[in-house]
Amino acid sequence: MAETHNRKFFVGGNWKMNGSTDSISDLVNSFNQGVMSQSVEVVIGAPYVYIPLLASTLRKDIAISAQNCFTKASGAYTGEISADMLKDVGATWVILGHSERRSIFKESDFFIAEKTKYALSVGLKVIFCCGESLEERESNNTMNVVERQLEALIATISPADYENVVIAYEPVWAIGTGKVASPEQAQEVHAHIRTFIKERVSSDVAQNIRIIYGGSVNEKNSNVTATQTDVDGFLVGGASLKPSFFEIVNV
Ligand SMILES: O=C(CO)COP(=O)(O)O
Repeated sequence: MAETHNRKFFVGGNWKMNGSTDSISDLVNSFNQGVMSQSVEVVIGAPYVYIPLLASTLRKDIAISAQNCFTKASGAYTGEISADMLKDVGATWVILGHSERRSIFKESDFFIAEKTKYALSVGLKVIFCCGESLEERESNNTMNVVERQLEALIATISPADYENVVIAYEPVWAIGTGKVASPEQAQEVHAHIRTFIKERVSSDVAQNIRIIYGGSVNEKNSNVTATQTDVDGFLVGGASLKPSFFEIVNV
């Protein structure tokens, strides 16, 4: 694929349910001193309760993301957090459809698509996650699974919405396992996703949307994967909780 594009490299950190006021303050201090290239967009996905701390202390050239949100602005939804509230406290992104939400909390493709639509409608940007389990890969169903997850999104949002969406391909077997997908495995699925978006949405959206890889990314294995044609960045879990996250940011 020799076509030109201007997809800015994107590195997201997903802290998941980790951190404390002390540990996050230390990490923010370290990130705030790090040298960061202007050619990369960096977003940190923090637990809800630490978003205000990040909003008041984290450098302004790193954006703040939540890791989930609900489909309504307010109301009798005990325990839920709305996209409106996230915006109110300083988040500009939200991670939706992470495999841990899909598997542990039984979130359906449809529910995730609805959340995405709502979050976009209030002006949040969305990191939309997809990816297959080991069993699905071993039964040659990787592309079918990813297509099914994306199909729900495509049926729910409009072509103009993709400007504010990043797709994260995160194979479940690579998340938190130390078994990173090979650069070729990542490229194969990313290229497939791009072609699928081209067929189902438009060439323009396909060419401009960023497709990032997540699953056991660290500062040692990110450089080769970063050079793959259809890999536009990373979503980093465990390795985003350390100062060395900046080595991935500057890969
Ligand atoms: O789930 C992930 C990012 O969303 C990846 O997690 P790890 O980088 O810890 O494997």
